[in-house]
Amino acid sequence: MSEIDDIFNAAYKPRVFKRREVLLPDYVPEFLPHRDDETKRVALTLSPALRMERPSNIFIYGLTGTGKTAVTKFVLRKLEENAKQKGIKVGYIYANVRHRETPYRILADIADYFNMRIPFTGLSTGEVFNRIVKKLTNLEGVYIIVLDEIDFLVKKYGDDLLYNLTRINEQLSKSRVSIIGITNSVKMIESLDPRVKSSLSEEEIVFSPYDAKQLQDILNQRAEEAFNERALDEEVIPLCAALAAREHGDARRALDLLRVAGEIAERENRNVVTKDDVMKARVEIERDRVGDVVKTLPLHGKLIMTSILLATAMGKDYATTGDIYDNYKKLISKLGLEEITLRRVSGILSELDMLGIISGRIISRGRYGKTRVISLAAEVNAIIQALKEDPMIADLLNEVKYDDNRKNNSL
Ligand SMILES: Nc1ncnc2c1ncn2[C@@H]1O[C@H](COP(=O)(O)OP(=O)(O)OP(=O)(O)O)[C@@H](O)[C@H]1O
Repeated sequence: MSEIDDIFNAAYKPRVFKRREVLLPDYVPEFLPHRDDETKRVALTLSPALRMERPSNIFIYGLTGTGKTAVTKFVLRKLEENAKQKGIKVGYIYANVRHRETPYRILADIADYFNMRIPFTGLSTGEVFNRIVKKLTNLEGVYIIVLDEIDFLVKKYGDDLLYNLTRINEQLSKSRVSIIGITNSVKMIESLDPRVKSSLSEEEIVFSPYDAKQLQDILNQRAEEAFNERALDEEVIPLCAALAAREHGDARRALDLLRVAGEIAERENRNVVTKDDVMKARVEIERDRVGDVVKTLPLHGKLIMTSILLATAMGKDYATTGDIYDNYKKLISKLGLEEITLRRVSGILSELDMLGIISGRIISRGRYGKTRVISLAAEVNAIIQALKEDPMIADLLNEVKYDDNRKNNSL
């Protein structure tokens, strides 16, 4: 039988998985362990909708994988069910701002919910907004708009859309609109216009990270639905939980580790997932994460990443921003390109820092004063592999002798 047939047969009859999809990030379970208080607070805040009153806007923040999206969607589904039973018109629109990218697309999603036809391009954002307002003036009901990962919107486009949405009720008579803003960046909140900040934060809910024990409970509950009986070695769940607890208590990371470990066992035609599979999963996930970030960098981002590799090659712990900029200028002149400003370079460095690929800190150099230094925060080989997919960068990288195993354990 061909290898392809083997793959399809394995997909048809999985060995370890009963329902793999239960481990995917967008699956919302019927019960969310250790999020009782947060679930109740969101439910309580939204409950006036059942009396046709406008619920307070909610601002939810917490680190990644702390259940913000899961809790919000869970409560909204219940709210919608309850409203339906009572014959009250309550609806919600969920937009992941990172995926929808522009204010226009976010508004188009909202318009879509109200069955309005909005062309893919061609109208101004203001025009789409006005059409939504017009539509809503003729409707009854309470509508809750969830804007997830709003930091991506605010960073790129400012807070105009948030401002307009939080003011929308002033133009409506029969319908009411509430906003739920979700973010994992506390820094972003500081950058908001104070008026937007105060209207969004009528209710503020902070989601704290999970500890290893809590992550184990979450994994146990999901594993029961996702895996066949006795498909997991005893140490598998505690290990996934312990690794993810070190990564700021991220349930998404814990579930990813468990799912990828299962996929590795499945690929190797085994009936049991082991601790080794979890360790391999950790390397695979890290490689994918770094790969996704690095491959999508603009050319100058890749050149800066290459400059960092050059500056930290041969086991150096860190490089100064000056060294990095010097290397970058050499690469640019070699390629005959025009350099970007130091300010743009700093911007790219901050972005890479935020994405966890590098880590910057200020050190004191005695009488030379203070300087910003950069070290790698992700696995070197994963970075090199991703960069090499760009032929222009691959040529440059052939000159880097990177001999560093320490970063391979950076998780
Ligand atoms: N208490 C919980 N019980 C069960 N599953 C959970 C719990 N908290 C989070 N999860 C699961 O972990 C994953 C990540 O959760 P979620 O997407 O809600 O995190 P988030 O805080 O919104 O993260 P991000 O800021 O990265 O979007 C999802 O699969 C979710 O179902």
